[in-house]
Amino acid sequence: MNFFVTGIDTDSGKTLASAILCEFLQADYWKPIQAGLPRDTDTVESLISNSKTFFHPEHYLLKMPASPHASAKAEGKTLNISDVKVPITDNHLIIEGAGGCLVPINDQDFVIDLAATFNCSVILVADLYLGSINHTLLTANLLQQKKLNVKGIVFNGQPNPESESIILHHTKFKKLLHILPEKTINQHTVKKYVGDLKINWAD
Ligand SMILES: Nc1ncnc2c1ncn2[C@@H]1O[C@H](COP(=O)(O)OP(=O)(O)OP(=O)(O)O)[C@@H](O)[C@H]1O
Ligand SMILES: C[C@H](N)[C@H](N)CCCCCC(=O)O
Ligand SMILES: [Mg+2]
Repeated sequence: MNFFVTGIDTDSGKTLASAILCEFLQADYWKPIQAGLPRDTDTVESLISNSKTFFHPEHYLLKMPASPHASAKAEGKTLNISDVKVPITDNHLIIEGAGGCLVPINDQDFVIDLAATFNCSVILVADLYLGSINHTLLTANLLQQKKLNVKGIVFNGQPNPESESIILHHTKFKKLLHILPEKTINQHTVKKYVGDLKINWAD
């Protein structure tokens, strides 16, 4: 099964959540469009400890840490969504987006279009800053409008029960995990969350 990890914004915790998902499912990992270094693929590789996960190379690897459409322009390229082919694997595949859902790939397409193209179930990562209720509900509306199947939501950051409960009330998303603010992020941190994810994962 293919899962598309999106977030309510850039830096929401998608890469960390992806590492936890890969470790839990022993899934393969793929970041089709990387804009800026370090590569999220290297980060996930450093955070997991199972030996089954395979790391598929990015289709587009762009240097500038910016919106992919702009990073591409800076390198004199135009990204073409129909050129991006999902890797062939028998394993589960965790696909990580770039930034939030409506981050442009070019003048027509957005990051979230990859989720439908690759027939994915979506996992939404929502960090809990002031303003995140609005960003999360806007993202949820978009996912619903696009008729994407949503596996569930991962909260990240300082717990905020009022934010979480109103988000769950309106979206009806399943809460898969809450990642707390961590002083250090390493393989041990990732393993710690696998148990929590296991409890909530089953349908
Ligand atoms: N719960 C947490 N505790 C401590 N640090 C965190 C936590 N979640 C994320 N971070 C840190 O915040 C930064 C952004 O997180 P991350 O790279 O996972 O975001 P992202 O959504 O993948 O961003 P991008 O859009 O660039 O792919 C990283 O340095 C990460 O280690
Ligand atoms: C550079 C960053 N870490 C991501 N790779 C790309 C984020 C693009 C965000 C664009 C935007 O929403 O304004
Ligand atoms: Mg990332």
